[in-house]
Amino acid sequence: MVYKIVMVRHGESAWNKENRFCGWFDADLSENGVKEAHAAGKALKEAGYHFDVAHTSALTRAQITLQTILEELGQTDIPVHKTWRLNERHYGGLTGLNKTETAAKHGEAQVQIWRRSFDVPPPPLEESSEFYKIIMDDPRYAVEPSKDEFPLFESLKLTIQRTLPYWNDVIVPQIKEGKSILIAAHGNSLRGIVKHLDNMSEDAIMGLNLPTGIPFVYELDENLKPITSMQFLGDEETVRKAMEAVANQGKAK
Ligand SMILES: O=C(OP(=O)(O)O)[C@H](O)COP(=O)(O)O
Repeated sequence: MVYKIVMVRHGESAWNKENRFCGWFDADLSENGVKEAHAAGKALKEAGYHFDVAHTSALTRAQITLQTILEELGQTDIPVHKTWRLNERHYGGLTGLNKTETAAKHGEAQVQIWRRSFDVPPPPLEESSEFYKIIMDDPRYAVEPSKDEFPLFESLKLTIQRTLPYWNDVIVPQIKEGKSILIAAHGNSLRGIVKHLDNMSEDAIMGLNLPTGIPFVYELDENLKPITSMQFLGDEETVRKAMEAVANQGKAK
């Protein structure tokens, strides 16, 4: 038995475009991001994909990307599950800051640690931040996460700790039922799932930068070990350049 699962990072957001750390801030898709979402849907349609169920985060940029893809596929009627556990990593006190300006101020090496280290978290989101109330009092989190679980910052390690229970308890049983699944989420929540599936080392995951709006496919064996990993639905050169552009977002100029 070979299982297939498709994942996609949302299309470019307004804050991706402005090169700002976004995390749990609910940025919209940019105009280009909407185009990317349509292109992702078209690519999946051309490749003959049909989905039984979809999962996305609590954040608009991932939800709109998913909706747009499903519209292109003519599949807006499938069940869509939204969960904070697929949210982007919480960027804490870096939320809203421009990455280039932050690199100029703190150095590229520090920004690389904040962006890509496995277990060094960003500084916490302070109560004095203009984003504190916007995020903490957002009605989409009225039921969950609980007060104890609500993060003020997250490393990749902490992100994986709250994403994997959803993968294991909700998504894995659906995969095993033979359901065809699409996940629309975020750069770092998806890096967490990829690290888990490919059993990547902490060093190896540091080098992975996921492009916006390009779906990728995993084929898994009956033990959910990858037979093929991260097959992008896009030509190799385009994907390589898009990944490089994400990596370069942390440069000082
Ligand atoms: O919110 C973010 O990710 P997202 O655009 O995938 O939701 C981050 O700002 C991504 O930044 P990073 O690539 O520096 O980790």
